[in-house]
Amino acid sequence: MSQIKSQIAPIELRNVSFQYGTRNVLEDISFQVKPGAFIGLVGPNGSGKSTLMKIILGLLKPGQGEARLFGEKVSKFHKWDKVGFVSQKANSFNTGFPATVFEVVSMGLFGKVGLFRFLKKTHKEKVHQAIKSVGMEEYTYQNIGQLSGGQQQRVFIARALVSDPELLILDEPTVGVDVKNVQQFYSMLRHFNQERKMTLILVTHDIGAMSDYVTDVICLNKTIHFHGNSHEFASNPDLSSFYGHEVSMITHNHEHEEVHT
Ligand SMILES: Nc1ncnc2c1ncn2[C@@H]1O[C@H](COP(=O)(O)OP(=O)(O)OP(=O)(O)O)[C@@H](O)[C@H]1O
Repeated sequence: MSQIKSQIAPIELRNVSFQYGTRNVLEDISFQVKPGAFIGLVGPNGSGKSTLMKIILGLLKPGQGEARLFGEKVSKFHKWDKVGFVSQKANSFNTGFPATVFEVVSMGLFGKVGLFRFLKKTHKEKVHQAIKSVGMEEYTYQNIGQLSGGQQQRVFIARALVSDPELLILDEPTVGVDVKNVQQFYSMLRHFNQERKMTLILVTHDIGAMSDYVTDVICLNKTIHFHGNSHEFASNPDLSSFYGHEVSMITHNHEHEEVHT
């Protein structure tokens, strides 16, 4: 069931700070993600986006504060089938990787490729449905390593969708996907959000291309600089010009310089 069941925030952060060694990477981050929201979380390179996602997923423990998923502290949370995750490094299969699209997506149910042989009919149907929902049915029995980066990324979305999560977290999922496919990709995510009532959080360092698709924007650069709806974001010229381009930080002689690419 992918209907919104309650008004409990799928994600809540309370005064979260994080350090790698003595270096502060996140400072006093607090926000709630409402059920049914489609959040674009944006920030330049090194602004702490991936670190924040790792805290939300319980892979890193915050130095201060706490993260909650569906009202539970992440450290106590166990209903992981409610949460799908696609990372920026997902499309790293080489051409020799010996698994079909069907097998990779079935990993979303059992975590292991080999188990696909024992899938029940209902499980197989779920796998086919997930593959269809990302428009990859004609590649079902193709080897994943032979697909393009964009196609592989769709397969990883299908793997994250197969357990019918209520919350889908995507960390820069369009790295390596060409511009035309990026637009299709965002439309597909909007469809999941609007039709399946799934809550989405999409991490990117370029909000420009996706600001039409999201309901809310969070701007992160160690602290939260903005959290509001996408219209407020777009109508704030300072924010949208800083966060609306791909911004990378290049260090020259200990000075930081912004580079818009
Ligand atoms: N394992 C680590 N050990 C030490 N420092 C780290 C580690 N991982 C990340 N950092 C540093 O923490 C800061 C935040 O990194 P993070 O990966 O969270 O940023 P990001 O916003 O996701 O960046 P990008 O857009 O480049 O992926 C960066 O300065 C990075 O160099």
